[in-house]
Amino acid sequence: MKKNIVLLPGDGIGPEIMESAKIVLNTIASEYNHEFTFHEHAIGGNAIDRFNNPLPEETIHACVAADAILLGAVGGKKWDNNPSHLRPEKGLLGIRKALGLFANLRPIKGFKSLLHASPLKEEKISGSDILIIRELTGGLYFGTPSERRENGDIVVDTLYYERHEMERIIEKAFQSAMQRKKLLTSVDKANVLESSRMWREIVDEKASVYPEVEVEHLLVDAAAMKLITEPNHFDVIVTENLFGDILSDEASVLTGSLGMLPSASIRTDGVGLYEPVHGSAPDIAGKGIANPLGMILSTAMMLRHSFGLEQEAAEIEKAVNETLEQGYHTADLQIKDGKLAGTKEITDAVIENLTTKSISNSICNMYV
Ligand SMILES: NC(=O)C1=CN([C@@H]2O[C@H](COP(=O)(O)OP(=O)(O)OC[C@H]3O[C@@H](n4cnc5c(N)ncnc54)[C@H](O)[C@@H]3O)[C@@H](O)[C@H]2O)C=CC1
Ligand SMILES: CC(C)CC(=O)C(=O)O
Ligand SMILES: [Mg+2]
Repeated sequence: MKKNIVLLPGDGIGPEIMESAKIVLNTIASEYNHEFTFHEHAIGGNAIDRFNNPLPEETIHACVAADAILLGAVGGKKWDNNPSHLRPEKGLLGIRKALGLFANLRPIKGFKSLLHASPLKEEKISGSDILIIRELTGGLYFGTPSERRENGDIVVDTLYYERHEMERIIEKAFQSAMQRKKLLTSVDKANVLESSRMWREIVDEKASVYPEVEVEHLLVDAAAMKLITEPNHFDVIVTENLFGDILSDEASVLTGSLGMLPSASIRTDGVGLYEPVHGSAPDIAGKGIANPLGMILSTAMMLRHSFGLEQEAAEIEKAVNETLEQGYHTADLQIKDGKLAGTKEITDAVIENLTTKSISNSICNMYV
């Protein structure tokens, strides 16, 4: 299979973990006889430095023409306080919007060998398997106006949604629930927000179309608590942009580290963008210690969702599982025993497991 993949490494640890993704994909290409061509483009802070634009036209054109896109992460202190049109997030938010990537799928599924890496009790998180579906191109992050007024003493952000934007993400969530355990938790703040009241209405309307799906509504504050106290309760969670952003970072605690989480930013059809859930981690950038597994697992999501390469995706997930079972872990996992590894060492271990075709032939039952 021939595929043109655009790489947007971004800032901070972005380029470090993108290197790991590239090595993994090259290995898959040679093992399975695929031809993956990579084209690297600028986005975020480095794009501001080079082109005075966090999202150059050239990057948008390349993404539109790509078969799939991989993104590392953007941002850092140097750029975070720039005027809003230059903020690197505009680059990331901009590309999501430009490509119409309204659905962000964030699977929260821990590996067995990392159960003890979570600060939560093992018996509580064991077996938890959650798919957070976050609306990605609307809400507070995109609403206008978003500005300071009265000499900077008044601030305005706007939470704006159109019905069709809610309908399409909620529809996607019902479809996902149908393929899973058929429990859909809709998270909102309907006791306060008008937007949440419309959200709830739409969820209830759609529920009649999917009678097999059990639907529950949770207010976001209670949902945040229940994610930690009763993670096994959940199957699919659907929520708007801001809530989904926050809840998914919180849920990463179940897996041992934010560095473990992959995601897919997709639309109903057309190009998808695959990105770890975390940011550019400026505090560890350049040290060679970043956890590349969220990025590597994002490549597996890309192979599965954009190219239909289920077996190749499963091989990557299995190789990650074996690497962890062999005791390799990066510093963020805060594990005392085992083999403390940097980005390169743990990537090498994944590659070794990919190419030796499994020491144990058992299918990774946590991530396949
Ligand atoms: N998708 C993106 O590009 C995102 C970008 N950002 C941007 O990233 C910058 C830093 O934001 P933060 O709030 O610090 O969030 P962050 O997610 O970059 O980091 C939070 C904490 O998690 C750690 N961490 C994150 N990913 C890791 C990995 N792969 N391996 C090991 N440790 C990891 C970091 O070292 C830090 O201690 C900001 O400029 C922010 O705007 C934040 C979130 C998402
Ligand atoms: C610019 C932010 C919305 C990025 C972020 O935190 C995310 O997408 O998870
Ligand atoms: Mg986030």
